[in-house]
Amino acid sequence: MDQLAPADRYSPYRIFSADEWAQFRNDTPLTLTEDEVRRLRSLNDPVDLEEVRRVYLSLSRLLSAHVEATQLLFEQRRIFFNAGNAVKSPFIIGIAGSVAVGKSTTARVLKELLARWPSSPKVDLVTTDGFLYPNAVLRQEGLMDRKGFPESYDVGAILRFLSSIKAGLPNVRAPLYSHLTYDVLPGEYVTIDRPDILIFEGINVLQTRELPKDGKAVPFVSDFFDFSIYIDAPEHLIHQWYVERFMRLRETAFQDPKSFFHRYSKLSPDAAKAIANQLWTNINLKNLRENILPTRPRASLILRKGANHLVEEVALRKL
Ligand SMILES: Nc1ncnc2c1ncn2[C@@H]1O[C@H](COP(=O)(O)OP(=O)(O)O)[C@@H](O)[C@H]1O
Ligand SMILES: CC(C)(COP(=O)(O)O)[C@@H](O)C(=O)NCCC(=O)O
Repeated sequence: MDQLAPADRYSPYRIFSADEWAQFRNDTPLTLTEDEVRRLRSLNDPVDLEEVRRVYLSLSRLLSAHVEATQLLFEQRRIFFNAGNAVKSPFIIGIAGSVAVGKSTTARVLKELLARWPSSPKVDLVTTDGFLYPNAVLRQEGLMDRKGFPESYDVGAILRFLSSIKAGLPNVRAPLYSHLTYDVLPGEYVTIDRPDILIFEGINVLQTRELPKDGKAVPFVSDFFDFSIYIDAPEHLIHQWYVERFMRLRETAFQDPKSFFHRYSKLSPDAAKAIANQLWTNINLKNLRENILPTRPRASLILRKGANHLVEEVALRKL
């Protein structure tokens, strides 16, 4: 697996070891408890209070500086345009990375930490899985084995959602997904009402696509981001985490007869492991190589994880 960008003066990134990075937290207080971290982390993600202290305090401090600078710029523009009471626009953070790399945990920990900064008391989190086409549509289009690939998302709906958020509109709805039924939840939404920060998390959020030949201007999803984070790890580790999580889900969530994967809870451990390896290799690894990893150099910041899911390196795009 390749390394992050080389730490030479031509690299667009400054690269820090996790210990160097930890120093930048300064005197940021640790406001989460071990219990809260346990509640926020996903299945099979061992993130603990020490990891929050080492990695996420500095990150929340940096992000809060970006939020404050953007708010200041917004105010200066308001004065520049003599705009009276201009509608405030939320600061949007995109979080990208492979299936099973730990995006959800990072997103939830950051949501809690950022909400403790005075400049951003209201932080909301939306995941892109709600924008997947329903299974009925994916089946019809022969895309059930392409779930998570670019063509399995309603990108138009994502762009409409993000442009409404950026316009500062109240009560913007985002659709919801259930991992239990492995499908979008018909008619169920989360309502986002003018947060200070929106975290938008999903495997494909940094994706680009071919420019249209007909001159029609369509933005990329990432055009709406003020900051973006790519969670990275060597391929063989993500594979291992995916299979470990699948084996734990087999003993928990898959036991529920309503679970789409319920049949796998009845298989022998070896047979279940073979299924997990197939899902990884045929869907998620392909998607990682073809569509997710190529977006890594677009991120403002890369968190590179190693063994035990711990962040080992942080790469920050130079200004
Ligand atoms: N089949 C499943 N059943 C229940 N929960 C799942 C299933 N697959 C993934 N999850 C949960 O969904 C969330 C998102 O998982 P994923 O898309 O792999 O991203 P990541 O691991 O990077 O957060 C995680 O909290 C994970 O534990
Ligand atoms: C739902 C997902 C595509 C992730 O979606 P995201 O929230 O990143 O948009 C992924 O968790 C998934 O279900 N992949 C399909 C293959 C599998 O079952 O692992």
